[in-house]
Amino acid sequence: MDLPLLIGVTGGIGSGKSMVCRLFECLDIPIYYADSRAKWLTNNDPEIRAKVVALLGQEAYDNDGVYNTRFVASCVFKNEPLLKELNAIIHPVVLRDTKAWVTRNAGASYLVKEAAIMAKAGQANAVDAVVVVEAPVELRVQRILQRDQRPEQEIRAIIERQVSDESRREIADYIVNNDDASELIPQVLHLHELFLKRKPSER
Ligand SMILES: CC(C)(COP(=O)(O)OP(=O)(O)OC[C@H]1O[C@@H](n2cnc3c(N)ncnc32)[C@H](O)[C@@H]1O)[C@@H](O)C(=O)NCCC(=O)NCCS
Ligand SMILES: Nc1ncnc2c1ncn2[C@@H]1O[C@H](COP(=O)(O)OP(=O)(O)OP(=O)(O)O)[C@@H](O)[C@H]1O
Repeated sequence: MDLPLLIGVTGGIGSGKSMVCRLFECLDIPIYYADSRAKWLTNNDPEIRAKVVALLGQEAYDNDGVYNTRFVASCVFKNEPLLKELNAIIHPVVLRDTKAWVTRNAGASYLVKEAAIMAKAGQANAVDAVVVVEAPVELRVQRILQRDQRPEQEIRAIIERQVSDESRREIADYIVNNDDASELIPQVLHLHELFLKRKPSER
């Protein structure tokens, strides 16, 4: 059976990838929000829980057993090797979960996966095409300061640890410009038209 096309949407912190995905959602496209799903899995998958505790200690979960994202963020966003190890625990589970989600949504005209980290289209069981959302760093910092309780220093540390805009552009099949001067909705509508015309996935 042909599976629907799977489009990846990625971008740095505060670039507006969730905003872009909300627009696809308005067009009735199902979205897999990998970062929040990863957190749900980290709370609910016993194998991940055991490995995360082994990597980061008991503090990775609070007294009620809930994933302590504040603590984990403070550990991994200033320590790249540790972030890589955390990713290596969580990613295979997220990939399996994505596949199951794609199968459950096999009737959709196409599907979108939003994730902070993404492989090039066609690689590592990845997506069929990658949309990179871009915005200038200072605008991203201002947007996150308005959205989150996160200290500015931590936002900048996250930006430092994430892949650079240049490397993201290398994996981009499409770029959405989300700076103050560009309109987002026409860009998403244009992509929607293109994706509706593409053939189903050959994964
Ligand atoms: C580190 C954690 C606890 C931080 O949670 P918190 O709620 O404080 O922040 P949030 O999830 O909103 O992330 C903050 C920013 O960092 C980005 N980000 C999240 N995980 C990663 C990562 N592994 N690598 C690079 N950037 C990341 C997010 O997209 C966002 O831009 C959490 O993000 C996590 O568990 N990440 C690892 C899971 C993962 O690999 N997610 C990526 C997609 S599968
Ligand atoms: N074009 C825009 N105009 C005004 N505000 C915007 C625009 N795009 C995004 N924002 C706001 O900026 C903030 C960051 O956007 P969004 O949450 O979509 O980014 P993100 O890339 O998903 O971030 P994260 O990586 O942290 O999940 C949000 O509060 C959002 O409402």
